[in-house]
Amino acid sequence: MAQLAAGRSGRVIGDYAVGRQIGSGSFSVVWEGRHLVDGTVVAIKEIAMARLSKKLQDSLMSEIFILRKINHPNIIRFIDMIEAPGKINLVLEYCKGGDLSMFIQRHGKIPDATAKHFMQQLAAGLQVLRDNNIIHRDLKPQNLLLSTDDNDAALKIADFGFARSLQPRGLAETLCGSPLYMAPEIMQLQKYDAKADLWSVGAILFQLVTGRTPFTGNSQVQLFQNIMRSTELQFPVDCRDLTTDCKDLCQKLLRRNPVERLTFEEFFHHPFLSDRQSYDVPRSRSGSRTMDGFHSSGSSPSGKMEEVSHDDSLPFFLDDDSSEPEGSPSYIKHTSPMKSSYGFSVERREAAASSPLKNMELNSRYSRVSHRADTNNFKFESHRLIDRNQFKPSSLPDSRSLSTQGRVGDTPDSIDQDYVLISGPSVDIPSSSSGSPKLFNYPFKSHSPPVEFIKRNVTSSTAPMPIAGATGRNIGGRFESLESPNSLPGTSHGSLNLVDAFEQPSTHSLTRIRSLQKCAATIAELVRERIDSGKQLEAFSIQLVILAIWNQALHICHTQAASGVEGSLRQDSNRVRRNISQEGSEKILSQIQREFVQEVERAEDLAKFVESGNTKMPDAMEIIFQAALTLGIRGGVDEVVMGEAENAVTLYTKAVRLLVFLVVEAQTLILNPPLTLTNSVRYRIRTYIDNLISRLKHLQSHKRTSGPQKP
Ligand SMILES: Nc1ncnc2c1ncn2[C@@H]1O[C@H](COP(=O)(O)OP(=O)(O)OP(=O)(O)O)[C@@H](O)[C@H]1O
Repeated sequence: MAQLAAGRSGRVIGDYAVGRQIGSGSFSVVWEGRHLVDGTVVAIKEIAMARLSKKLQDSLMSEIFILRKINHPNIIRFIDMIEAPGKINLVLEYCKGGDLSMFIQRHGKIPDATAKHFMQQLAAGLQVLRDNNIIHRDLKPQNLLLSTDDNDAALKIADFGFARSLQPRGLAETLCGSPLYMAPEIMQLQKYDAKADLWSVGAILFQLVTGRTPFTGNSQVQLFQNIMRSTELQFPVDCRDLTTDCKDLCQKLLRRNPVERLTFEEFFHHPFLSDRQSYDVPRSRSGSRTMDGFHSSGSSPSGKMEEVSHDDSLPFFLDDDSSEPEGSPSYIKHTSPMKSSYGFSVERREAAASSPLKNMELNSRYSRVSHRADTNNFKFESHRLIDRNQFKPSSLPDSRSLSTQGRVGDTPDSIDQDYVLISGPSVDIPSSSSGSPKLFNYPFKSHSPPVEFIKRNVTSSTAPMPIAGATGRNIGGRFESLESPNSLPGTSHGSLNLVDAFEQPSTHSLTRIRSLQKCAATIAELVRERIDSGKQLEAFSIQLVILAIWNQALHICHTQAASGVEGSLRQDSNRVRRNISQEGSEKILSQIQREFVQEVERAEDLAKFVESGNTKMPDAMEIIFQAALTLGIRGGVDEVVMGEAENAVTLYTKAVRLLVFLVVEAQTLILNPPLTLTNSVRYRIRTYIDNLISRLKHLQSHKRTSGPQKP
């Protein structure tokens, strides 16, 4: 606290001294703050407006609007909004227990009584939302904050970025939310109503008491299929001791058909939430559920509301770019409650990644450029087990054990340290216009500063800085600069504009779809190579990634078609009509559907090579990463040793595309388990990308200067 009083960073926002970073979301960094006069500790959610599209700004305004008008112990309390140039700071009640996903991670599956306690509070919060005609639409453990880290914690619903006001009897029609907690009617792009939130509640309760999400799948399609195919909600065998009421509530909340699902009233009055069942409430807690002055009673949650103002509706329409489906998968955080500022999950098992990638040694023929990549302590999660029984719930304990391997007892401080990624010190990447290539210009030469060095910079940083890459420039910008039509020989290099300035996928649907198509095409080459060399299992594993990519593309198409709002495919088409002639959204959709079906068929062919039972699957992400490194090396050889500039460009380009796929797209795909990258891993990949782009630029400028001069 002493640190906080002084304001660790020395920064002051409004009347608050800014302390340590608590967390971050896709578009925000959350800081601990302390009131300069009365010492009240708060959370300050700092949002850089420049990073928000118009729609996201609207969503933010909706969040502020909703929070402002509600004052309830189970809804995060809004204290103030402080504007600064280019930024908005939301001052919120501080929840020192973190979020519910952290709690689950720390405590594992929790006893019925504790789950009941949380559910009662969730019910109370939902009652308030209901009274205000608000659907949250993104209920998930990460959005449920806790006042303390114990079983008596007060739970507060937070993050109303996706929430929207319901018109009376209105139906929300847009896709949003986190797939693992997403109601099937939303996945199906059907009209949905507030009951969609109740599905999410069911999924959260199920996870609380079993440690697993109720349904899972290797992709969103599979997840959906698993939900649709299941005849009865299966509880894991080790959860036999769950009370009948608890199981009953899960079953009735997780009914596929929203009509059959419990109503809110039935939920609020379900026996599981009733305090009358003293048998499953531990003595120590019974009768002492006063949280912040609020006595939680499940039977009539709304009765405990302190104050709710009754503005009828939002002053604006929320459209749903904020619910960007492409972003949603990255919100899945089996393994970590923490996320980077850029929408990537930060998997806190960096140190556990004890299996370094193989040193990248060129064979003897190319010993001149032999090089060891700076990939120590870096390995994607290896050897995923593919469970052919798609209906089996995902196992949270597995994820937990991974996350605890190397960093048991991460304190908030240590999380903080690894969590922020700032522009590292300038990395010595040769300028593209510098003289002829030298061996030290080799793309995979490591220029990354040690992670420890980055951390030190983080702690001394006065403000979070965007991930701007090792060079302080962004990937997108550099791709853009390579975009000129006659940029590079022998490649479709003009299409390298894969990411936007913040390492997120493009927000333009069509651009995004094109980028996904290119990723799929490049990865498909790897599949073919694997098949040719008899590595069918590897091919199958990679093929599943391709399916996830196409699924994502379909998802974007469907979402855009469903929302029919600003940013639609048509509009995007208009924007890029010069480049993509007359392509209507229907045509794109049917093209993607065709591709998807073809890829499914390929996957089915390859699936024959998977033996029945649990087969140890090669890790597709690792394979892709390794392939990218190899391509980079081969490109280096071609450029430096063989003098084959055009080949080098082709190889570098593919390598870049694969790396960009990993750092930008892969984490947005619905994979099981989802891919998460630590900041340091991302940093390293970005450094590789920087280096490759530097080489590409060099070759580009070299070609321009040496090529035939146009009159
Ligand atoms: N009031 C708060 N008190 C304590 N911790 C908080 C508070 N608000 C947010 N956090 C922490 O910061 C994290 C990021 O919160 P934020 O609302 O910015 O993003 P998010 O909703 O989790 O992410 P996204 O916007 O990408 O869905 C939360 O998961 C939580 O752990």
